[in-house]
Amino acid sequence: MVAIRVIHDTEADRDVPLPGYETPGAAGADLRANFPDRGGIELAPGARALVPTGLRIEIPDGYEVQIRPRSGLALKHGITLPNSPGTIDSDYRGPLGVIVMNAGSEPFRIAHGDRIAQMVVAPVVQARFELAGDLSETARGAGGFGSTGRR
Ligand SMILES: O=c1ccn([C@H]2C[C@H](O)[C@@H](COP(=O)(O)OP(=O)(O)OP(=O)(O)O)O2)c(=O)[nH]1
Repeated sequence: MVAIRVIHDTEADRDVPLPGYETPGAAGADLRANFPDRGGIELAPGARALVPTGLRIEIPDGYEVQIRPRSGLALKHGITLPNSPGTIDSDYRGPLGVIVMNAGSEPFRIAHGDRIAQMVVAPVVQARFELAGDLSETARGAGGFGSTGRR
């Protein structure tokens, strides 16, 4: 368990619950829409929008937050996140937004306070990228992008 410090945006509705886990074993904490005007939006089929959460967070060093779609919204309404998983860097202090897209065939309304996505906290490993003369040989070699299905 890690602690993530959270503050509200100036115009955010503080009555909207903070992200929370719905069950003891949940990996994702549900994130809610928090529109400054307490209204909502209607997302036309194929449209995208940045939905505010009203939150800014401080992720501990060595961790990231991934913003992922909710499967129920995806299955029932085609609501997805085009940048899924959205990456929240540990040094980001700006407003947390969720980029939603309506991949369904009907308009979809997102109301103030709706649970629109989920956030997963994950450890991060940073690499040092070293320019090398060559790479080690393997059985796969350069095969990829479905190469094993063609054998
Ligand atoms: O779904 C998202 C994705 C990103 N962010 C915020 C947090 C993240 O730390 C920052 C930058 O995201 P990312 O690195 O994906 O964006 P970029 O397009 O590479 O922009 P930048 O040049 O600002 O890094 O934007 C969100 O609030 N929601």
